Amino acid sequence: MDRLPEDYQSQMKAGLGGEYPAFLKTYQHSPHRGLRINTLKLSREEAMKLLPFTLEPIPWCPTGFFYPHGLDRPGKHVFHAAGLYYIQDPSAMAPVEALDPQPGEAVLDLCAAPGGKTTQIAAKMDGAGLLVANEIMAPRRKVLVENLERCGVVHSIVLGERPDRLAARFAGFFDRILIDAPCSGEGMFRKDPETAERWSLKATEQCAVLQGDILESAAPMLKSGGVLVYSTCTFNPRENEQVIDRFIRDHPSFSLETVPGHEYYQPGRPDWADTNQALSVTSRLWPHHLKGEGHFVARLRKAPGPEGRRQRPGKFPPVHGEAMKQFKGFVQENLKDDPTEKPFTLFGEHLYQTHKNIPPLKGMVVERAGLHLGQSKRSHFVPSHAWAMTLDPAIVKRSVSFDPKDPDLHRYMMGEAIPSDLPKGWTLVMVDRFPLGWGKVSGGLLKNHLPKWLRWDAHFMDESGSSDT
Ligand SMILES: C[S@@+](CC[C@H](N)C(=O)[O-])C[C@H]1O[C@@H](n2cnc3c(N)ncnc32)[C@H](O)[C@@H]1O
Repeated sequence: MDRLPEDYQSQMKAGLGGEYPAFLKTYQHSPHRGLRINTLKLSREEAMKLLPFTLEPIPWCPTGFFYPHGLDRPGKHVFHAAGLYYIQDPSAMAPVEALDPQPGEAVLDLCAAPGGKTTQIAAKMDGAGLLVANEIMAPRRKVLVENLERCGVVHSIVLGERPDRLAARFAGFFDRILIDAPCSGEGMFRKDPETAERWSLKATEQCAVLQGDILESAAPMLKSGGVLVYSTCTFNPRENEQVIDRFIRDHPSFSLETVPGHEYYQPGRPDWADTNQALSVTSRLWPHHLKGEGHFVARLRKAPGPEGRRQRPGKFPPVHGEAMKQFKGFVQENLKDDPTEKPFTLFGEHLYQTHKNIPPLKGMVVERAGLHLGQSKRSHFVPSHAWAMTLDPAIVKRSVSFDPKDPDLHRYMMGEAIPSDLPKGWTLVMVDRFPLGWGKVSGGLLKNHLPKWLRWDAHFMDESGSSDT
């Protein structure tokens, strides 16, 4: 790290006092690297046996592990493409542990891209309930969708809305809400020095206003008795303790609860926000106290009480008979069992398995209405990559599983066709029995149906690359 902004240094020095030298010293070291096992695909124990990396458990996240970046490159391994894990800053694993989402609940991840925390929530929900992932920035939303697909998430919808517009539709709807707020990113300086170049006191002030507005919009979307977690990857009290202090003063129905895992972290600092002692149960993850880049986490509960008026469930566009016929034909020809569940909806040519009891989404930015099953073309159905990534190999009629080191697998990942004597038709391509995508056998070739943007290229294969994805 070449240079830290001077105002930032003065602020940290004043706030941390005697701890400042230890904090400053962390900038001389490289970031700690972590990955989190995707338990939608395999258990922690299975992962520990299978993954060829040196893994050290992360104390505050049961599915999280440190790995040595100098030795291992899990972001470049084919198991990453298979969604067996998500590469994540170890401290960024804390907010979802604090949220503690449960299967069957309705959960909102309000600021979701690129999806580290969304995929962590999805794993904890284990495919049951509804996960609404919202991301306002379109290019970031695409990455969010890719990550949800890679991790085989079935029960989510992806929206791209302003929080206040969501609030108008989802009043009293969610059991849990995560606000991993846009922030000045002081905890990113080591990993991404450009964040330090963009930093200014004015920017932290602007972030604090935006964070207050986002919290304001989230509050009415939470059910009475529900849990809201607010987190940032910045150290600035203006964006952390002071935002929460203001929010709980303005919203007496919300109270702070001790962050689960608090024992691994340092407490929030009441002295940085009008000495409001309630803030001592918030958590700070400091890079000079643990192996992570840094986070702030607050867990709030809305008091039990009468529920306000909720929107009636909306109706999704129906699926016309021809599209349904094509889809059923595909299922019959290629699967031993139909894993899909109603309701379905059709957006243009695209068929989705969606969810019951969702408020009307008309007029909203809907990036994914549920699990994308595929495209209904004029005469046939083309299955989606997203669906392939969720399929149980046992129900697929034709599949091929490669060893991670098989050169043919690498050719598949590069987008090439592979000579094959398999029977003709759609074929699920796998590594070690974990789906990677579709291929289609015809004329002695397994033709490649891996989406173009997921294919490996020479640049990706160059092991001298300095960072994981
Ligand atoms: C800290 S990042 C989220 C990281 C994500 N939770 C994860 O773990 O991968 C904050 C996100 O908030 C989004 N954002 C920016 N402005 C916003 C706004 N006004 N309302 C809601 N989200 C916003 C950003 O685009 C960004 O993706």
